[in-house]
Amino acid sequence: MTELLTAAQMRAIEQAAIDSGDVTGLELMERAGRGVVEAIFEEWPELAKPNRGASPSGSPGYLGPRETRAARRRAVVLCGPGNNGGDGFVVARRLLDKGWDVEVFLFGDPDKLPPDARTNYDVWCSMGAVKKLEVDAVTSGPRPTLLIDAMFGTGLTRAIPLDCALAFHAIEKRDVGDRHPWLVPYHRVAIDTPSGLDTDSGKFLLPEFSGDADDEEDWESYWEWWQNDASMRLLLPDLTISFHRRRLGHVLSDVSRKVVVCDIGLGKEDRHPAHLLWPHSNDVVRLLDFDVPKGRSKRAWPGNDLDKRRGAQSHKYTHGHALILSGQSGKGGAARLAARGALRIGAGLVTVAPTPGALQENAARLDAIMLSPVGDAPTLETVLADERFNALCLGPGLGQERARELVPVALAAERATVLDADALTAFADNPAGLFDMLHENCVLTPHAGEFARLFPDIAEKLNAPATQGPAYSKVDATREAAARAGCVVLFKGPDTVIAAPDGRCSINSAAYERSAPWLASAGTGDVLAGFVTGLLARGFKPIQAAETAAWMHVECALEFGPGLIAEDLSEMLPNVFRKLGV
Ligand SMILES: NC(=O)C1=CN([C@@H]2O[C@H](COP(=O)(O)OP(=O)(O)OC[C@H]3O[C@@H](n4cnc5c(N)ncnc54)[C@H](O)[C@@H]3O)[C@@H](O)[C@H]2O)[C@@H](O)CC1
Ligand SMILES: Nc1ncnc2c1ncn2[C@@H]1O[C@H](COP(=O)(O)OP(=O)(O)O)[C@@H](O)[C@H]1O
Ligand SMILES: [K+]
Repeated sequence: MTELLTAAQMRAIEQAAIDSGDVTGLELMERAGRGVVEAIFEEWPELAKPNRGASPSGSPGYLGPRETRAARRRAVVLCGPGNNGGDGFVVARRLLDKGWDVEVFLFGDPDKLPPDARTNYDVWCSMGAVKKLEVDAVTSGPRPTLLIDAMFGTGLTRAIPLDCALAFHAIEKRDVGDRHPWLVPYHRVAIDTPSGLDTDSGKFLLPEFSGDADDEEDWESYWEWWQNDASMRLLLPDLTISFHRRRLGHVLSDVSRKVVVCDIGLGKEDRHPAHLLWPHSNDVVRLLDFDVPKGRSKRAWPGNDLDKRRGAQSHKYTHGHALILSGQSGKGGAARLAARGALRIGAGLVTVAPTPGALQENAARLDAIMLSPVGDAPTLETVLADERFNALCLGPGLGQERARELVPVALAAERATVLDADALTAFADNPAGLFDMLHENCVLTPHAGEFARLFPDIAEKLNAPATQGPAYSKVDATREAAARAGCVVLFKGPDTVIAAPDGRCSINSAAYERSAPWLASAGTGDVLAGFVTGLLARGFKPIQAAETAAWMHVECALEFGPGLIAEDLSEMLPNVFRKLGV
């Protein structure tokens, strides 16, 4: 797992390195600029070849006039008023040194640049021109090979100024209208972060609404202008090149096609005094990015624990018995999906508990999974007298009325318990009543809709337009929800956030190289609830069960690929286990 950083943590790490005397800010900026150019050439090796000129006579090794536009490498670097702009000047210089044509635009007053950025500005000025960032200037001339966004990085705390937004918009319009896109390779690169994005939350920072709040038309035109038109807010990059470690915002948004991190020699930050800023390991947000182990070198990859079931003396009851509550006849699919997930992920036994009327239907569909009818709360109490049921799952296909009846009994039994779907929605009118019953061995697995039903005030904060950084993020929201509920909350989505009441938090990202949009398909959440339940049955702690299940869920989706339906997920587990060496 990798630690993700906030902007403040990153600044503290840099400052600590500078204060220690090991490195200067200027040297860090040079390393950053060098790293950006290296990362660009690594991503597009063809750009590393030297620029060739045109030969009207068509001599070998030169280009014919018609090819010139395609092969002459030209970069446009947009520099902002801070150190991100400073990185831009370094990149411009290094590309020029490699024979590129480079055009540099600056937003802001050169006299107000911070010292290191100013130094690199001065060096660049001895080599080339700096133009003022204006709409007409920035879009004049042909589309470049590389457009480098060095406008704002971790220092952005409010929405980008209108002039920048207009320039971004004009570039977007120019690019969309380009008549020869096939002739010219064109890549957009963001340094550190796409400018306009808050690096702590992954949200766009929008300008504050300055109109009349009661005038609906006024509000709507503001909203349409900023919210609906992404090109008014940032230049969507093909590649974002960041430094040292990924930031939260890189994972909580996927506006860039790819994010790479380049090492600028800051070493391990836990050796820096800056680490004192977040002394509790629970302050850190981790990215669930376990490697499929080659040398099994990464600590805490899930296989370490998935391996545990291998004990030669073990039998099915040592792997736990999961009970999946189900609903009425005709509504059993979701619980069966969860049950199969629980069994495949390694629970020793799994029992589905439908209404008595739904017994036959389920019997016709289940083999390895057992059945035990539960008509009402007293029956559930009797069933749970069997202490071997050590993990419960309520929600998928349960029905809200039945959920309101059975959830209190299930929670009173104090087993490890997953609440999903109907078991969450059933308490929309009285979330506090649910929170009073929850215990520390519970895991709630809401999607955004269910989350808003249980935590309406938190969802409102999360969904409000962000005008200032650091903006309230999905990480903040999930942590607050877990603290309020007193148990683990797994907030689903392409960026699934998992938090415990003590602040421990991780993100399971299904973006970039782990992108699996085909997971957005009916029933996949039920399978996830089953995975968590199965791992709880195996004795995983709630946070560990939630993290491992979320990670395995995406691995299964990637293993299958497009075309996946919920039924396929659990069937991929054997392949994923095999790859993990379990
Ligand atoms: N500090 C260091 O040692 C290093 C910093 N690096 C770069 O420096 C960046 C951070 O630099 P900074 O902290 O200077 O911040 P940025 O360059 O991200 O931008 C902040 C600047 O823009 C201004 N600003 C912020 N929001 C604005 C808005 N809405 N409208 C107008 N102006 C606004 C701020 O007053 C400040 O001058 C990183 O993202 C990274 O690219 C790298 O060079 C690595 C080393
Ligand atoms: N675009 C996406 N990329 C990756 N995973 C996604 C995406 N959208 C949804 N998911 C995942 O798919 C699952 C959907 O669960 P849920 O919304 O409860 O659906 P259902 O109730 O139909 O099972 C969750 O695990 C969620 O994290
Ligand atoms: K940037």
